[in-house]
Amino acid sequence: MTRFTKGHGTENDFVLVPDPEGTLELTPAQVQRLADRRAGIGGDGVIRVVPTRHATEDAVRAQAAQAEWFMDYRNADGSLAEMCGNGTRVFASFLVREGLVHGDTFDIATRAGVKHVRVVPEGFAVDLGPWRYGDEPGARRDGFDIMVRPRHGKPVPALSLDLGNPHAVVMLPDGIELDNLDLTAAPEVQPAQPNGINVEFVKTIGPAHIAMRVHERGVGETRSCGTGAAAAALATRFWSGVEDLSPWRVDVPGGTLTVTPLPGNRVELSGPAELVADGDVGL
Ligand SMILES: N[C@@H](CCC[C@H](N)C(=O)O)C(=O)O
Repeated sequence: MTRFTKGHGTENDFVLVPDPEGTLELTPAQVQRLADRRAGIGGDGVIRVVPTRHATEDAVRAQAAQAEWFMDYRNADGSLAEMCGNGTRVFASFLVREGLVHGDTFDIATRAGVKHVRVVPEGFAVDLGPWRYGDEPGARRDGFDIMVRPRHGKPVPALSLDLGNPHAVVMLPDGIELDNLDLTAAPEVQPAQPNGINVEFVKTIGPAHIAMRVHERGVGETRSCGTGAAAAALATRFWSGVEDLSPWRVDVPGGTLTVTPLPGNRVELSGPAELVADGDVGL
């Protein structure tokens, strides 16, 4: 049997599996079983909690001097992802509870580089690090560089951003409401993205305040996506023409996140993290 902890951040939920010796080879089939909501524990993703020095990827092991623990993130379909914003907070909460980190600030290793975490009153704030527009330089002259067609919908222009993982953000036109979108299948994206992409649909609520739904690569619709919330806020800020450092409020079906642009093209995500159950599971 293998120990697990179930947790979530704004209802983006994960199965955490501690692997202090770095001996657990999680296969895609095992990840799918753990993430299965009927036959397994259930989650949008699975996170192996492993000392960074035991990571198999060289680029991750190179982070060991700065970050003792590696968030080895897998999507529910078993695929690897570079980053998970909500996952970093849940991972941080687990490290704190288990006494694996000390103090109010610490670093964690991810496939998208070291992320700096702060304990804050609402949970955790994570510097997601450098982000960039996902297009060729100059291609987003009109604010869009990619087309997205939701199931049963018309194609709409979107802006792609890289938050360590890939995102396409759509501002829904007047007359189309978030509640009316069918996200039971992946939206069609043009040009096609060979590695897949997370797609966020956004409505403006007020100044620096948006609501969003997301279809995640490797999962389907989720109730929140932290890197997606950051991408959505940064895209909306770009379209607004005022690229200052004010914090953005992002409402998702599972709660509310705060996204704060930082100097030097960095961005911070803050919000809650809950650990809800512990147990043993056969893999
Ligand atoms: N839910 C996450 C993102 C998880 C990875 C994503 N599905 C991908 O494949 O890039 C978040 O909170 O950022």
